[in-house]
Amino acid sequence: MDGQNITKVVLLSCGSFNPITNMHLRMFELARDYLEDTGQYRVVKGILSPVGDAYKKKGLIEAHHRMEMARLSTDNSDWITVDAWESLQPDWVETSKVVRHHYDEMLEAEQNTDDVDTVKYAKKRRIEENYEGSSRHKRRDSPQLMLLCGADVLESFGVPNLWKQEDVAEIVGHYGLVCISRSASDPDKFIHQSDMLWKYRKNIHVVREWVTNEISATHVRRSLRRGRSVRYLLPEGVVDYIHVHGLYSTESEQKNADVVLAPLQKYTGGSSS
Ligand SMILES: Nc1ncnc2c1ncn2[C@@H]1O[C@H](COP(=O)(O)OP(=O)(O)OP(=O)(O)O)[C@@H](O)[C@H]1O
Ligand SMILES: O=C(O)c1ccc[n+]([C@@H]2O[C@H](COP(=O)([O-])O)[C@@H](O)[C@H]2O)c1
Repeated sequence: MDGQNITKVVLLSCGSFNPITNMHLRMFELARDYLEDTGQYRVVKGILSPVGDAYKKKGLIEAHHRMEMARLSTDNSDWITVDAWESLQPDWVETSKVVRHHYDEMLEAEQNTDDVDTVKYAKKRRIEENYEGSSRHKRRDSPQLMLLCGADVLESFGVPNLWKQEDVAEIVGHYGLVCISRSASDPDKFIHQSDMLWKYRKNIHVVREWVTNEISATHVRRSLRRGRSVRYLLPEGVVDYIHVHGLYSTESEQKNADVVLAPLQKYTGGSSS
């Protein structure tokens, strides 16, 4: 295919990364292979964005430790980076806002040789754009930002009161989603059953992980609490970091046990359960 028709892509992965596992990194590789195999995309960057402490998920340890482990994991990568912005916010930030933040950063980086007014105009245009149509990413040479997630996150779009439907519409309608299959999930069926996801199905790339595995941060934390080895499930440096700092105990797993998850607080109006 003519190189000029290839769209550059930046992949953004948002999550707890509590702790980061080899699977979190593998997701980037799977997504890149899949997108580039289509002949339509060239993946130029991957961004890992650990959620802030205000997310209040049970067992979520301090953001600075999760950030450091993510950094250790990506030190040797020439395309995957870790971004601290989301982790440093005092309040929990909706994922649509995180995506917007990185989209704006990306535009600024792309246009850093242009004058400030051009950047302001680009931001204004994004806000004014109606993502219902095919108007997204108008500048032919500017990269497209896509959210990278596992099938559990895609399916969580359907959990009552968890995501605002307009946020989901913005993410899949305006930006795009790459979803990695996870055992016990059926992303294609889920998309088929959702009118909104079906509407934007061309922007949702479902990537099949044939080497099915059950690596999850929950399993890793459980093994650590029980003194079991987690070597080869996590990047090497992360295993050492966890041991040196004595992370993941029975006590840390009780953090936020009595607190409502931040996205649900908008419906309960408070942080107590
Ligand atoms: N084994 C896996 N297969 C596919 N996607 C995964 C896998 N593990 C994590 N992900 C995805 O990685 C992103 C970040 O996930 P997160 O930090 O919540 O990890 P997790 O293993 O799901 O954590 P936890 O077990 O604590 O819920 C999410 O989009 C999640 O769907
Ligand atoms: O934006 C939302 O409404 C929203 C609702 C629920 C979860 N999220 C995000 O989805 C990610 C889920 O991570 P986790 O570890 O709970 O699987 C995390 O980055 C959250 O901030 C986002």
